[in-house]
Amino acid sequence: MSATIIDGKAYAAGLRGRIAGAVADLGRQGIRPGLAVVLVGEDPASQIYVRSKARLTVEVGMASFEHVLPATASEAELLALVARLNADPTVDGILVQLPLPKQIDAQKVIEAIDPAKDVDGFHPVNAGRLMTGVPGFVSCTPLGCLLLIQSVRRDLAGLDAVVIGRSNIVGKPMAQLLLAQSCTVTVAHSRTRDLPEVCRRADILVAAVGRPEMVRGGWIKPGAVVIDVGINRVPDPAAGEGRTRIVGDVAYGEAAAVASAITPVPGGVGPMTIACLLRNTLEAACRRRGVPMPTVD
Ligand SMILES: Nc1nc(=O)c2c([nH]1)NC[C@@H]1CN(c3ccc(C(=O)N[C@@H](CCC(=O)O)C(=O)O)cc3)C=[N+]21
Repeated sequence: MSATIIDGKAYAAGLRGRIAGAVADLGRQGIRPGLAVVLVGEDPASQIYVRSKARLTVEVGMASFEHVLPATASEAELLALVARLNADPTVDGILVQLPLPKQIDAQKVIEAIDPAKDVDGFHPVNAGRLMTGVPGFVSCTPLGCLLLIQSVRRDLAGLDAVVIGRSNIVGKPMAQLLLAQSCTVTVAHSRTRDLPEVCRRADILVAAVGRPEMVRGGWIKPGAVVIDVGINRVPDPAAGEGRTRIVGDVAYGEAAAVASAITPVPGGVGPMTIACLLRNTLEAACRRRGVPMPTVD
């Protein structure tokens, strides 16, 4: 079998196009959704993400507000900025780029964001809403993964899903989303016994561990849908001394020979994360103004 490649880049472009249409409609009612992104410090990878978020935010017609604080900023300074953004009526969504410098307690900052503007879905109120089946904001990466899974398998009821990784940002919300789709969900992690055997039961396998090409072809159930959340930079001697390339958590070639569908890295889950951030910002703008959320998924 040779797997269908799930083109996250194309799906994300389509989703952003539908969001842009919805934003244009809101514009005719005098509404312009706004997203504020806060970056603390100068981590080059974070700068790249923040810049591409800002570019795509403007591209769909939303207002983009960028706030950069020095790496030495105090927790109090960041909390003061979050309080200002909470109170700013032109700001519908707030994203504080993680990770944060050591002197800042990230959990405290997350909990300071108004849950109505928490388009990352990281606030405990939104995590709790997801767990209890109440509408709220869902973390962008798992939401993007679910849309990609549903692009190849509409009905997930009764399927065995295995999520590798138990982070609050990806693994745990991913498990909740799959459970809400009536999958039988296993959350595996670094202490799981016989991970390959657990994975071989999965009709849906989501890898979010951050270990380059850890999931091998022999771990995949024939016909499974494989979603690779990992973005790992590894040396690429073939491209020359000191060069790097990006690989996922899944040994792509091996897995593609066994799976029915698989996401590539790059071009899979990554672009969906940003598209879902814009989707959540649109939803935040609609909710805050009492306007119905248009269908964009
Ligand atoms: N509060 C917060 N929210 C986040 O959502 C958040 C964050 N902090 N901190 C950093 C991570 C990382 N992240 C990515 C988004 C898009 C791509 C993406 O579009 N990647 C492309 C390009 C990959 C490349 O070439 O570097 C791809 O996979 O095809 C990747 C990673 C969001 N994050």
